[in-house]
Amino acid sequence: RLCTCPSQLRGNAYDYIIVGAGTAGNVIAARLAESGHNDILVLEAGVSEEGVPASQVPLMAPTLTPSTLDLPSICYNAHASGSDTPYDWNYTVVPQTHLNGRTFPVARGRILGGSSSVNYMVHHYGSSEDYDRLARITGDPGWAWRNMRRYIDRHEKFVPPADGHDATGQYIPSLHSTRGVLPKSLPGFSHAIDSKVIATTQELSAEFPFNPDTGGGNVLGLGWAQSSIGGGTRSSSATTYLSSVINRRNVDVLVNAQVTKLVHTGTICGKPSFRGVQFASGPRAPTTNVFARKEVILSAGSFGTPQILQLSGIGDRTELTSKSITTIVNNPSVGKNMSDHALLPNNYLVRGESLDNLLRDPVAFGIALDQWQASKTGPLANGISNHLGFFRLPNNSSIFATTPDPASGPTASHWEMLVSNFWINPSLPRPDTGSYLSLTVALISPTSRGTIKLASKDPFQAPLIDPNFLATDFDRYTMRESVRAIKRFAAANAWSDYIVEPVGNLAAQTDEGIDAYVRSVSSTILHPVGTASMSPRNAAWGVVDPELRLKGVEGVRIVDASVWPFAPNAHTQAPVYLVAERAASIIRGY
Ligand SMILES: Cc1cc2nc3c(=O)[nH]c(=O)nc-3n(C[C@H](O)[C@H](O)[C@H](O)COP(=O)(O)OP(=O)(O)OC[C@H]3O[C@@H](n4cnc5c(N)ncnc54)[C@H](O)[C@@H]3O)c2cc1C
Repeated sequence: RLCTCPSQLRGNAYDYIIVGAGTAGNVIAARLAESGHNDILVLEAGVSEEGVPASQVPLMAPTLTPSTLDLPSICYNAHASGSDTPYDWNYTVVPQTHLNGRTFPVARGRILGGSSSVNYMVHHYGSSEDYDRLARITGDPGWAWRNMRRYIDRHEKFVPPADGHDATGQYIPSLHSTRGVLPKSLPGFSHAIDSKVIATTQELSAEFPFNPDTGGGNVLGLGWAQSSIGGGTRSSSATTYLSSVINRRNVDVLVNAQVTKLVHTGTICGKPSFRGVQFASGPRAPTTNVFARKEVILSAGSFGTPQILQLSGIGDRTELTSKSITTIVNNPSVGKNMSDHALLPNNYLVRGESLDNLLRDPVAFGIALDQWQASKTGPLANGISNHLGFFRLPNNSSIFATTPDPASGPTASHWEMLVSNFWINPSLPRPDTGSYLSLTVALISPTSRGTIKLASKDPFQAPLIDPNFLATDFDRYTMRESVRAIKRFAAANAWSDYIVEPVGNLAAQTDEGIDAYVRSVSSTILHPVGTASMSPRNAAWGVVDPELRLKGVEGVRIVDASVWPFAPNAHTQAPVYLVAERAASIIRGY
């Protein structure tokens, strides 16, 4: 049942309490509920996604979070374009030392489905070597690709693209599943630039080879994007996993319930037990305690999970003491080791038709929205990029003389490029005129590490989020070389009649000029991980063991992006889904 007020709950004790109805939390809820034997409570700080059209219409996604990707005013009702939104936590990063001290929004969904309800729907699993590396790091072969592949079968349901085009050659069906829970598809709207992208992979095949499926474990090269879109509509963990169980009698889902801390319920086998959860609907609202007969599962995401741990007295003693919080478990790893894919937007002025005019013009946008409503087709039924690719620095790059290769393996990547037929630049609003091509870069194997710390002991005060972007020579080098690489891509003959000129300081040529450009426009592609990292059972570092049990504590597991100890070669939702599927299997014992 969907509950909107604590008095609607069936009681104050459940078998499992899941904190956060997000990407991972809803997988756990659905898998634990489907046996029918477990009594489940899901607590979500945000609102229901029902009646939020922008969470369904793929190209309206930017309106759900603070974003400079302005859409016409008809897309906004509850908030103004570019400002805080009711579906987001509206966090900002602390001033970034290596990005000219800039600060910028770092979106996180605050809605049923969590970030899967507000994200841009790219759905790729990463490199097989990410999973093998996870197995090596944790000492648990169960995280290796050969084992994790089976969860793709349970998770995804590959469906035809929204426009029904023949997708032969655009993916490798044998790497995918049509039997899982979450509908996903190839792009459902073709752009005039699609043929130029493919032509570039032929013309510059040594540097930008065509990859027939970057979403099946083998990432290198450029291919067609896969998205969590089915029938032209977003597939979130709420519309798939959660909706399959929300009407069951053994499931309560409470919205507007922000967990303020875990409740220390005693000692079991010499360890502090935290089988209780405290929540409230707001800073001045009364708190309620609920208790788990079996386990509490924290799925509040890479920011929410470490914040809740720290508020509960689980974290770095020195930091907790400075916030007047009594330490119950001293674990300095909580909130550390954060890594994120830095984003570098690169825009070109082009001649010809892009989506920019549609995104500026309320009349044209209204017609597209009518089309989406009538048939779930058209430009709004599609994600932000029809093509993306993952690339390595050359093996003889000078940086490898001083920095060991941080990629997950020799077939994993250092950076990613997304090709979009319109202006994408979180640091600069779209110009009022002109058509644009965006070649957006993401730093895939960063070596910088950041932190999540409490600003105060007030659970309603945002944590201090410091991704510490581009703090290392390797990260700065890779960004610089990615700029040179995308310029080679854009210089292909395939674009000669199309691209007019690079926008702004993308034109820079020297190391110093490119570095200054990178510092001035880079931000985040919103893939933070690692703040409650998985580590071997007896390791002195890390927050959860390979079965995702909170170290030093009884009765709590963590299942969300925070447990990934490093950023995978993917936009992070699909890797989070796979971790959650395996976590559910571990908890259920099969
Ligand atoms: C705007 C945006 C675009 C993105 N684009 C993509 C993309 O295209 N492809 C991709 O793969 N990834 C993308 N990502 C990243 C991806 O969506 C996330 O990595 C992934 O969804 C994280 O899953 P999670 O389960 O860890 O957290 P979430 O899905 O964020 O879930 C956490 C949930 O916990 C709730 N919560 C937090 N704190 C509390 C509390 N104290 N009490 C109760 N509830 C709480 C939150 O409200 C949320 O519902 C994007 C993210 C954003 C924000």
